[in-house]
Amino acid sequence: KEVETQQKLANVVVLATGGTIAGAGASSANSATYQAAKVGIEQLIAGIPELSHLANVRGEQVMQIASESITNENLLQLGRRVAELADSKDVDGIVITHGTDTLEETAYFLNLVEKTDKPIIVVGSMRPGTAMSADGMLNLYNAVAVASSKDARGKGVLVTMNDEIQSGRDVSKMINIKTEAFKSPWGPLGMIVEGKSYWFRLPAKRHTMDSEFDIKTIKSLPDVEIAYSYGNVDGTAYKALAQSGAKAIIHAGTGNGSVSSRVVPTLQALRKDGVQIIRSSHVNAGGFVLRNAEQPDDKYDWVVAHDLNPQKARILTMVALTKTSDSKELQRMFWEY
Ligand SMILES: NC(=O)CC[C@H](N)C(=O)O
Repeated sequence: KEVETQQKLANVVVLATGGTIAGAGASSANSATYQAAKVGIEQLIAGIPELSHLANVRGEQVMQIASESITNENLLQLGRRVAELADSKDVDGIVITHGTDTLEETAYFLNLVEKTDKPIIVVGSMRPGTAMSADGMLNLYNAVAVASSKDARGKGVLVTMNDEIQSGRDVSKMINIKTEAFKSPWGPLGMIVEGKSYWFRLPAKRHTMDSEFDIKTIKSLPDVEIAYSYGNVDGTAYKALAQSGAKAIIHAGTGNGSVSSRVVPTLQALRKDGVQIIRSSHVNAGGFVLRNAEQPDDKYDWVVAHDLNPQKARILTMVALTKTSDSKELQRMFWEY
């Protein structure tokens, strides 16, 4: 009988990359002061015996780092491993444990480049496992629950934090000192209660199976950088980034991706030199940049990032530039993904 149930359970692989979900502090009162990326994946899985009721779970330590240190090479390495596992008949779902600082970037990257309808869930925690009311255990339990459910197929890369199922495209870390840290301006897709998923909406943008990008054909990612805007800003950072080889610069703009009159001539000149200019917004709860509002994008041949925040705009631009250097194509991709 036990063998029978074993066979009926989905096979889920947990790829561990580090972060607070693998963190450890000196005392249980340390919810914010601790070291990330300390605990191995075997120990994390062993700490949640209830996982074995959800799925046949095995772990792989892909890296052990804090996510602010993730490089493009790390992204490609992780993406390639996810693709290999997704191709395997023995794998039904994939979970990635990740630091929360750049979790939204990795989730969006995988959402663009993984050609599979198998569930891919990226998960982290806001408190280390050693802290009182640590959130990692339930977040990981929920991630495995979603990864092993048939309902989660074809919905793109998902993020399970704070009982919610979020779209990896939309979600962003909005606050760094609460367990209710991850939000999307457009709301969660669903909820998980006691290991069961309840769905309310679906992602509308192209992803995974429906994406024109494929990790298997991406050899490297181009240099795309971000420059932050504010009152009294000038063109120094933009020029320096271009000089150091940036193929595109994400303008992390104010409001509707607005550009200071002191910076406009710099961006016009950089575009003439071949650097792509992407106007995004660093507005806190979710920017939304409209084409030819605030700036004449058609005239300057600039691209707008739609609702993608600067760090997500950087991910799409890198992936897009592996296919095209045409600004019209770039703009199409920003509307579609
Ligand atoms: N809550 C976290 O995971 C943050 C820890 C660390 N800065 C990281 O992103 O990996």
